[in-house]
Amino acid sequence: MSSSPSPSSPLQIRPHPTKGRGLYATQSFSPGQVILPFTPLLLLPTVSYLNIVCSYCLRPGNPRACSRCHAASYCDATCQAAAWKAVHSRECKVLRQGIKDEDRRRRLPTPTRALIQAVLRKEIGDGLEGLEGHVLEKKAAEGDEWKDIEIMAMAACAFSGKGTAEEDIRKAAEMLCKIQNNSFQRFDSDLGVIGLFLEPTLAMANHSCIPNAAVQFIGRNALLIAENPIRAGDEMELAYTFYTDPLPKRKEALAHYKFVCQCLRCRDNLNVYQVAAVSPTVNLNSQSLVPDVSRFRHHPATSNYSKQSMINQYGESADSIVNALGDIESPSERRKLLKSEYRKHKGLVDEQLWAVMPLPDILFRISMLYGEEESFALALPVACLIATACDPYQYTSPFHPIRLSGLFTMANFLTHTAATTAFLEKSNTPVSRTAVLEQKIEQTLREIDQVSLCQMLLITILKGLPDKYGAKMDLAVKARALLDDIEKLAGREQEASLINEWRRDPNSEKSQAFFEFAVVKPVDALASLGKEVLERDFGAAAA
Ligand SMILES: C[S@@+](CC[C@H](N)C(=O)[O-])C[C@H]1O[C@@H](n2cnc3c(N)ncnc32)[C@H](O)[C@@H]1O
Repeated sequence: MSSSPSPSSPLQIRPHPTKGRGLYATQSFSPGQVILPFTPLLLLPTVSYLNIVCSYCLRPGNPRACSRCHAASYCDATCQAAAWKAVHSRECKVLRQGIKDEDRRRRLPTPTRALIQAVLRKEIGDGLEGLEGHVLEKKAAEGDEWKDIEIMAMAACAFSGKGTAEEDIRKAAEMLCKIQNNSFQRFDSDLGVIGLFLEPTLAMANHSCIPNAAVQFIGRNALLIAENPIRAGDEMELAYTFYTDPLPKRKEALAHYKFVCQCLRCRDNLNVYQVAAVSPTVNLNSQSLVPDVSRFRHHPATSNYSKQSMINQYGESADSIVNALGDIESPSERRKLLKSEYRKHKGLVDEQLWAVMPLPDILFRISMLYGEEESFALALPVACLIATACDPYQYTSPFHPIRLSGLFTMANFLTHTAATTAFLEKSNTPVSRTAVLEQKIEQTLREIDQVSLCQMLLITILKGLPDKYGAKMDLAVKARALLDDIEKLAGREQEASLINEWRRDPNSEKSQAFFEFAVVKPVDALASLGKEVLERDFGAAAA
């Protein structure tokens, strides 16, 4: 393969007894450590994000469209020049010649667009050569899979002007199979899946629903990051799909890769609590929002038969609401749908099985909805519930990006609630005019040093991001900006000194007691109010 890792690389490609080839570590890595950065062979935005992200670096913003084809947008002249040199000079020309209507050009499906780039640029075609595409299986499959591939191949051949003979279409169809089988979804923490990323060495990593590594993106590049402790000789396994989804959904998502996953989660249909209980990263939680690691090891759902069958029962019917919600603009319509979904999963709520999908998704959407409606005193308790009862069981490493992003959501809501509580204290507004639950939340918030809590959450995020590359991540930039604002606040000398001591030596007895007092206890109190908020506004009692 053209881009095989060098002999000094921490990675090696070797045959795997049952999965083709695999990617192996040549040295050890601890959770959260960056294994290697990768630059893409192929990177392009998904069609729905063409006007929102830069077509070269994929950073979200206000990119300007290419004045010739209007089917690519760039954040600045540097990105535009780099893209022009890489592929866009040829792509721009063939798109203008092949599709006269600008709007149709912009709506070209992402795989067709990827294929056009692969046909136009020899380096991309060569890089795809050694990859697995399961061409024969796809040809032989029932249904329209192969027909769709051929149609996209024909379109790409026609638009790229490279010939539409049978042989050209066959080659293009093979390339498309390889693109489909080896691409990553380029994920953005705020927007979701914004593009397609392919790199041939990274594409050698096989799948597991209990992965030991994950891919994160910074601009054009991908970082391979250890999720569990990795030893030299271990196979690197990534999750091709959302690994906490129920088994039937995972099977469906993996079907097009033409294999049946045999990981422990799949083989024994383990639930999220059973996987968390045996995770090698559980102990790292001793200094997290959920420091009692025995709660992971002995969660009732690891042994209680009725809880397990309840989880399986929901798993069989679990549909994702995420897609449906994305299309609904009106907050009141979204609230209606969330209420009905929450009630549908009431069995899980009653058994406190908060980490079972799709409950974490529903809770996340609810907290975002409160945030959008500026009901921060309701959004915050729900975010605290997610950070203590959903995320840690789904993602046991405290450095997992979803855990860190959950902490940022809490910190962000705290900046609003802290300002409101300060205003109420100053103006002495009587709390009696608000509803009983709101009063309780206000009371709890007044008892908490919200600014210190926010500051400590932000410090935890920055400490949890990978060394060297972490500072450039969007989350780091956002967390640092908030932290700088807090550190400028006057009159917090005493708090600042305690926080600095905790920052310097988090393991000392004093620091641990301070963390428990300033972070763990208040977040727990808010999380239990989160359950009351949900019950009142979305549960059976809600109108
Ligand atoms: C992105 S490639 C990974 C590299 C691949 N093993 C190769 O040799 O080219 C994806 C393909 O690898 C194989 N694969 C990945 N994970 C697997 C697993 N857990 N069990 C069996 N096959 C797997 C499947 O053939 C799948 O379509």
